[in-house]
Amino acid sequence: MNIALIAHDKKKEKMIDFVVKNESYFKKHTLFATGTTGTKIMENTNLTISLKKSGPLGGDQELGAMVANQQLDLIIFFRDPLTAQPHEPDVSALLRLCDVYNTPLATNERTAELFIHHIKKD
Ligand SMILES: O=C(CO)COP(=O)(O)O
Repeated sequence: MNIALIAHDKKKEKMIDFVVKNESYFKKHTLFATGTTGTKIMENTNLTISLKKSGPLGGDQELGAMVANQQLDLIIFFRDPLTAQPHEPDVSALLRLCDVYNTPLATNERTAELFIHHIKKD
Protein backbone atom coordinates (compact mmCIF):
# COMPACT_ATOMS: atom_id res chain seq x y z
CA MET A 1 0.00 0.00 0.00
CA ASN A 2 0.98 3.61 -0.41
CA ILE A 3 0.81 5.23 3.02
CA ALA A 4 1.22 8.90 3.94
CA LEU A 5 2.46 9.96 7.38
CA ILE A 6 1.87 13.46 8.68
CA ALA A 7 2.13 14.99 12.14
CA HIS A 8 1.76 18.49 13.46
CA ASP A 9 4.66 19.69 15.61
CA LYS A 10 3.19 18.78 19.00
CA LYS A 11 2.34 15.30 17.68
CA LYS A 12 5.67 14.49 16.07
CA GLU A 13 7.03 12.57 19.06
CA LYS A 14 3.86 10.50 19.13
CA MET A 15 4.21 9.80 15.40
CA ILE A 16 7.84 8.76 15.76
CA ASP A 17 6.98 6.45 18.66
CA PHE A 18 4.12 4.97 16.65
CA VAL A 19 6.23 4.34 13.56
CA VAL A 20 9.16 2.94 15.57
CA LYS A 21 6.78 0.58 17.35
CA ASN A 22 5.35 -0.58 14.03
CA GLU A 23 8.48 -0.34 11.90
CA SER A 24 8.25 -3.91 10.63
CA TYR A 25 4.76 -3.13 9.31
CA PHE A 26 5.76 0.11 7.63
CA LYS A 27 8.82 -1.53 6.05
CA LYS A 28 6.46 -3.56 3.83
CA HIS A 29 4.79 -0.49 2.36
CA THR A 30 5.63 2.54 0.24
CA LEU A 31 5.78 5.60 2.44
CA PHE A 32 5.23 9.28 1.81
CA ALA A 33 5.31 12.14 4.30
CA THR A 34 5.33 15.87 4.71
CA GLY A 35 8.87 17.20 4.96
CA THR A 36 9.60 17.58 8.64
CA THR A 37 7.57 14.58 9.75
CA GLY A 38 9.25 12.30 7.22
CA THR A 39 12.73 13.60 7.99
CA LYS A 40 12.29 12.99 11.71
CA ILE A 41 10.89 9.50 11.14
CA MET A 42 13.84 8.60 8.91
CA GLU A 43 16.26 9.90 11.56
CA ASN A 44 14.71 7.51 14.06
CA THR A 45 14.15 4.41 11.90
CA ASN A 46 15.65 2.54 8.96
CA LEU A 47 12.68 3.41 6.76
CA THR A 48 12.88 5.18 3.43
CA ILE A 49 10.20 7.80 2.88
CA SER A 50 9.43 9.96 -0.15
CA LEU A 51 9.33 13.48 1.20
CA LYS A 52 6.91 16.17 0.14
CA LYS A 53 7.28 19.81 1.12
CA SER A 54 6.77 20.77 4.72
CA GLY A 55 3.08 21.10 5.57
CA PRO A 56 2.96 24.90 5.88
CA LEU A 57 4.83 25.18 2.58
CA GLY A 58 2.44 23.03 0.57
CA GLY A 59 3.10 19.46 1.70
CA ASP A 60 -0.53 18.82 2.64
CA GLN A 61 -1.56 20.02 -0.79
CA GLU A 62 0.95 17.73 -2.48
CA LEU A 63 -0.44 14.77 -0.57
CA GLY A 64 -3.95 16.00 -1.38
CA ALA A 65 -3.07 15.84 -5.07
CA MET A 66 -2.01 12.23 -4.55
CA VAL A 67 -5.37 11.50 -2.90
CA ALA A 68 -7.17 13.14 -5.84
CA ASN A 69 -5.20 10.92 -8.21
CA GLN A 70 -6.00 7.91 -6.03
CA GLN A 71 -2.34 7.26 -5.34
CA LEU A 72 -2.66 6.87 -1.58
CA ASP A 73 -4.27 3.92 0.20
CA LEU A 74 -4.03 5.20 3.76
CA ILE A 75 -3.22 8.48 5.48
CA ILE A 76 -2.09 8.65 9.08
CA PHE A 77 -2.29 12.28 10.15
CA PHE A 78 -1.70 13.04 13.81
CA ARG A 79 -3.28 16.47 13.94
CA ASP A 80 -2.91 18.88 16.80
CA PRO A 81 -6.50 19.78 17.66
CA LEU A 82 -5.43 22.39 20.25
CA THR A 83 -3.15 24.64 18.22
CA ALA A 84 -4.12 26.93 15.35
CA GLN A 85 -2.18 26.15 12.18
CA PRO A 86 -1.26 28.88 9.68
CA HIS A 87 -2.08 26.49 6.85
CA GLU A 88 -5.43 25.32 8.24
CA PRO A 89 -7.11 25.68 4.81
CA ASP A 90 -4.59 23.19 3.38
CA VAL A 91 -5.23 20.77 6.24
CA SER A 92 -9.00 21.00 5.73
CA ALA A 93 -8.59 20.51 2.00
CA LEU A 94 -6.62 17.31 2.53
CA LEU A 95 -9.20 15.94 4.95
CA ARG A 96 -11.99 16.86 2.54
CA LEU A 97 -10.31 15.07 -0.34
CA CYS A 98 -10.00 11.93 1.77
CA ASP A 99 -13.79 11.96 2.06
CA VAL A 100 -14.26 12.80 -1.63
CA TYR A 101 -12.13 9.81 -2.63
CA ASN A 102 -13.13 7.48 0.22
CA THR A 103 -9.52 7.25 1.36
CA PRO A 104 -8.91 5.84 4.87
CA LEU A 105 -7.70 8.61 7.19
CA ALA A 106 -6.53 8.07 10.76
CA THR A 107 -6.17 11.24 12.80
CA ASN A 108 -5.23 9.66 16.11
CA GLU A 109 -3.08 6.81 17.30
CA ARG A 110 -5.78 4.34 18.28
CA THR A 111 -7.48 4.68 14.91
CA ALA A 112 -4.14 4.27 13.18
CA GLU A 113 -3.52 1.09 15.18
CA LEU A 114 -6.84 -0.32 14.06
CA PHE A 115 -6.18 0.59 10.45
CA ILE A 116 -2.72 -0.87 10.15
CA HIS A 117 -3.88 -4.15 11.63
CA HIS A 118 -7.04 -4.44 9.60
CA ILE A 119 -6.79 -2.69 6.25
CA LYS A 120 -5.95 -4.90 3.34
CA LYS A 121 -5.71 -3.34 -0.10
CA ASP A 122 -8.55 -4.41 -2.41
O1 LIG B 1 2.07 20.80 8.97
C1 LIG B 1 1.97 19.62 8.71
C2 LIG B 1 0.69 19.04 8.31
O2 LIG B 1 -0.34 19.98 8.22
C3 LIG B 1 3.14 18.73 8.79
O3 LIG B 1 4.21 19.27 8.10
P1 LIG B 1 5.70 18.89 8.51
O4 LIG B 1 5.77 17.41 8.54
O5 LIG B 1 6.58 19.46 7.46
O6 LIG B 1 5.93 19.50 9.87
